[in-house]
Amino acid sequence: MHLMHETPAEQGMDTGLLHEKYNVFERNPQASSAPEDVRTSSASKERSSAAEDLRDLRLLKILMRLSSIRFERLDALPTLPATGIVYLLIGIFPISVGVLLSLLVYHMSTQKMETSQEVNAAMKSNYDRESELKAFDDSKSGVKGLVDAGLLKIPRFFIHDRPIINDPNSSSTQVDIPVIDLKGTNVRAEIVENVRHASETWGFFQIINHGIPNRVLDEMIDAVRGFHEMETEEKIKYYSRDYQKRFFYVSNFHLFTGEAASWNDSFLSVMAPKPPQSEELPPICRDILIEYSDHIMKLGSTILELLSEALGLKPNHLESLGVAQGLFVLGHYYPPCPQPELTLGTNNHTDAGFFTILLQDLLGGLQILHQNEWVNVSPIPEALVVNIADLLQLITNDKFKSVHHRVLAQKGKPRISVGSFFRPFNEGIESIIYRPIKELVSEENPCVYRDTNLKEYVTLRNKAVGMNGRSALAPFKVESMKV
Ligand SMILES: O=C(O)CCC(=O)C(=O)O
Ligand SMILES: [Fe+2]
Repeated sequence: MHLMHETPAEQGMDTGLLHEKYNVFERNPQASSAPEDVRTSSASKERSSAAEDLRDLRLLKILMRLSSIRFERLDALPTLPATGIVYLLIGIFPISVGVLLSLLVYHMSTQKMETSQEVNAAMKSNYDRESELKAFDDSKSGVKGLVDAGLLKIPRFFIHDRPIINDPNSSSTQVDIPVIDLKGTNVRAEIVENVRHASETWGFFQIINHGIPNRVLDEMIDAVRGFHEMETEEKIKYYSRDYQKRFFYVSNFHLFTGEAASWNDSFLSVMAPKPPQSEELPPICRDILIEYSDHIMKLGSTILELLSEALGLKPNHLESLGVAQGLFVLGHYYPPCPQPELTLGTNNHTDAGFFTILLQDLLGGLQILHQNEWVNVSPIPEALVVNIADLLQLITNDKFKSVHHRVLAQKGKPRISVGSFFRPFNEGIESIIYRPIKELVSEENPCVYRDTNLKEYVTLRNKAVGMNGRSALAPFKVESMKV
């Protein structure tokens, strides 16, 4: 997603406004927690159910806090007194709370906020966004925690101020991004030509016959699902906003930046240049994460050779610039969303590094902005998606394009994807200077970008915010120095 994401800080997601009607207090029958078979003995069942109660209580408190803020906006409700009574009753008559809240929820759900004008008006109204964000972050349970608690209306900070066409089948164009067969009968020159065309015009392509065994792809997807669906008490140990860590899980790297949040949780694992010790990784995904990353590093080298040749350079040119020395992996989990038309799974962004290899399950939802239209990246079994990221656009002097993309939120099942991002995450980010490759600069193609290093790039990118259609590369343009 985006780290796109400079520091995961980069994953910059956005969000916005709340609706009256999200609520909660009815358990969502589809809500998933850890698989039943994880809990075997009756003792562990009791522990689990006590833990679940605690978790539910914590979530309930958070959700009530979110709701109580909402009550203040409801014209027809006795607002602050209602909230006060609710809190009073929590201490004394939990059952009454349930009844009272049910009545309030029923009343709220009869309130209609149909038009986008009303939605926009609600967005502008005052509400304590900071408190809502903090309550959500403190829960460490992510978006999945909200869904597990049975949330029926999404919190305001997830709501976007622009309408979102959310049906992946309704993308305005039926074109597909290029699919490149890395083996088959294709001669190398043909593959290189396809890579050149895709990188120059689409910034995205899918590859088949890439050599990573299906078993590895399937196990990787399962491990990401396994991590996000493990017992909350286990999972929250990894929740962190300390982006110096080599493995952590978080919801929305840019939660507090002021833009609308996105409907997903992610883990991040730094895999190169220094691979993690096995014990640094959670047992549920450790072995496959290491095996998968080994494959991805090798595939990355193959892709870099093709990209180098597609630029008319020697096959090892890009690799010799250190383009594949850093790798981190994001394991994304997009829980089903009760109001997918109001938010996004991943906000519109470009990726920050050199290039990304993405493994997605078969649910779909990834879209790229091509000639001003959102185009679906339709899942192809066993394929991987490759996209050019910002730094590769910079060093190719705009020959290859880093393209905006997003993921739709969806009802139904959780979506899983695994992004492998080629760029150093923390280590060595000050030492290497990036600038357009001199062989790609000429009188007809003057140098578009000034020199930068990764640290400066990440810092400026964070300020410029390469999301929502804006270019993260603008501050590095030679042009911008003249202004
Ligand atoms: O989940 C996806 O399909 C894409 C995520 C993405 O764009 C990213 O992590 O940068
Ligand atoms: Fe991305």
